[in-house]
Amino acid sequence: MDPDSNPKPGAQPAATPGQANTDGAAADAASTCIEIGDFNAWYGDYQAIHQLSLSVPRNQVTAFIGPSGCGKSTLLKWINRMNDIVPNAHAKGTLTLKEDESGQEVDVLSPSTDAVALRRRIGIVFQKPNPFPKTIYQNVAFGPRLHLNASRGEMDELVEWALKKAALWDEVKDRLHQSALGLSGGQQQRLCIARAIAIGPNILLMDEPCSALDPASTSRVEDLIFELREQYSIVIVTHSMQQASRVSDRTAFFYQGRLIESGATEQIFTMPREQRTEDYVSGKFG
Ligand SMILES: Nc1ncnc2c1ncn2[C@@H]1O[C@H](COP(=O)(O)OP(=O)(O)OP(=O)(O)O)[C@@H](O)[C@H]1O
Repeated sequence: MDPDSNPKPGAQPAATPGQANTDGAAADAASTCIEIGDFNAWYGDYQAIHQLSLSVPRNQVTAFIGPSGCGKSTLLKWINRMNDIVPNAHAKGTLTLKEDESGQEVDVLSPSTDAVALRRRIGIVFQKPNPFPKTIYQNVAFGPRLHLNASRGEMDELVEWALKKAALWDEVKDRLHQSALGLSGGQQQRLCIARAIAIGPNILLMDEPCSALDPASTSRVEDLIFELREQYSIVIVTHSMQQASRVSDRTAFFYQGRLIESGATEQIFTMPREQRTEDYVSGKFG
């Protein structure tokens, strides 16, 4: 299967790499993939996120930046309802998945929303590569086997497609049935990306995906993120200002559970509106 083809239903037209949105305007409704409004989140009595509103644009990379403990991962986890399994975690406000241009919306926080179905649309990649202790092939085929009734040949094609998409195929095509744990850290992280995209999400959430990787592997994953945004809307949490400026189109700066400002990445890094943003991106605190 051609790695540039997209087997997902509701695929979006490709954005041209390099055409970052630098106009500083908020994403308009048609190009928004997730709309967050007056969002508040708690762990027990502790409020981790306060009154946060943000439009996450479609087919772009949005970076969440801010000092440790400011709520970046909490928001990411609410976007695909991972906090469902955290005792005492609760949230209020609106979190709407815009789904596709046909306008079908999903109320992420609604108890009637099926979290498993939601996670098919919103993949997540974590800080530490976490392949299953299975073969490379089985890692990628795991999700599709649960959700799709694919023949052996179709599954082979899907596994090849996802590994090509994650820029890993050439390195693993001769060892597909060997353990994924034998891969390097950078290869394991690309395998986790292949595993996430194999179930056909529209959105990819990445929580510090390069923090456990060496510079060469980081560079490969960053290149991959840049390419993947042609077909996916990507949110990346990162502590690296350089990484945010290299890979993202838009940046949102969080501080003490609040969104301080968001905008085109170039604007946030060169002409932030808020003093706290300027202090953070220039390294005065963090
Ligand atoms: N499971 C949990 N139970 C209780 N408090 C939590 C839990 N997870 C996070 N918190 C608290 O919520 C706040 C926000 O945490 P969160 O992990 O979202 O921050 P972050 O910005 O992602 O931090 P980092 O950059 O260090 O990963 C922190 O004060 C944290 O201690």
